[in-house]
Amino acid sequence: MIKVENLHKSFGKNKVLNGIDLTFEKGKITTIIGQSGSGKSVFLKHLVGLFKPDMGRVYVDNQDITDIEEEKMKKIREKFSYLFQGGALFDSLNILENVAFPVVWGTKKNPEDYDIKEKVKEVLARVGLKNIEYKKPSELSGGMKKRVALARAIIKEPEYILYDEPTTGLDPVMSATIDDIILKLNRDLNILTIVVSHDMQSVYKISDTICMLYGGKIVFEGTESQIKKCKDKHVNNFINRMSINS
Ligand SMILES: Nc1ncnc2c1ncn2[C@@H]1O[C@H](COP(=O)(O)OP(=O)(O)OP(=O)(O)O)[C@@H](O)[C@H]1O
Repeated sequence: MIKVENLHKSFGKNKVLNGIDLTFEKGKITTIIGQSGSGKSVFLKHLVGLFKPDMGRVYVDNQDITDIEEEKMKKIREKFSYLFQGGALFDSLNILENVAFPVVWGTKKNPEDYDIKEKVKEVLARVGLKNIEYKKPSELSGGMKKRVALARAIIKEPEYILYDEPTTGLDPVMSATIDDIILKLNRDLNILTIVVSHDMQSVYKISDTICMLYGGKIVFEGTESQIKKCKDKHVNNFINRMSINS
């Protein structure tokens, strides 16, 4: 479980988070929506200790990480996987080396080691890919690269996955495939999943809970049917505009 209480964060005079209370549960998918600059990325960074709040607390598995030492935070960060926008793969490495990277980096292990290669095949299969270990990223489509990035994100068996705009830049068919994979990974691996997204079709498909950030606060928290009935004008404007765009 991840819990934030009364989270506040400003940069100079720019008050970005102004009292956020949220709880995220294992095995559930929560999406965070909100207009550009509303603080979605700033919020995610507090969960992995990359930003410290001005006020409020952050708990990961009941452990208060707000003022934790960096060495201890490193251990907690190992439970997380953070899939950035673009999911950048290393162009000069083949797919085997890319996917194995989090496991071999900083160790004497080799992607060709039997166990590692088998694990790479297993996670590639989870995202619907096979026999691409010796291809380079440049030989793959955008959607396949995204899937490889997903495979790399789960190779260390994280307890929490944070996705930042996982379907941005993909066509509707590939977006739907990525949504299916996010759902399947969440279900099969019982991962706590938080997704930042502008893509309302995707938000509706994958979310157990949708949260909307506006003016530094959570102005909505609930399900698809609840958000569609929500009377708040900021929520309404946002979902109507985004549904037209996506
Ligand atoms: N390191 C930083 N220093 C100063 N200001 C920052 C920093 N990081 C973010 N901000 C500010 O915080 C605000 C929220 O930014 P954030 O990136 O969280 O928005 P977002 O909702 O993720 O936007 P987008 O959808 O465009 O990615 C912005 O005004 C941004 O300029």
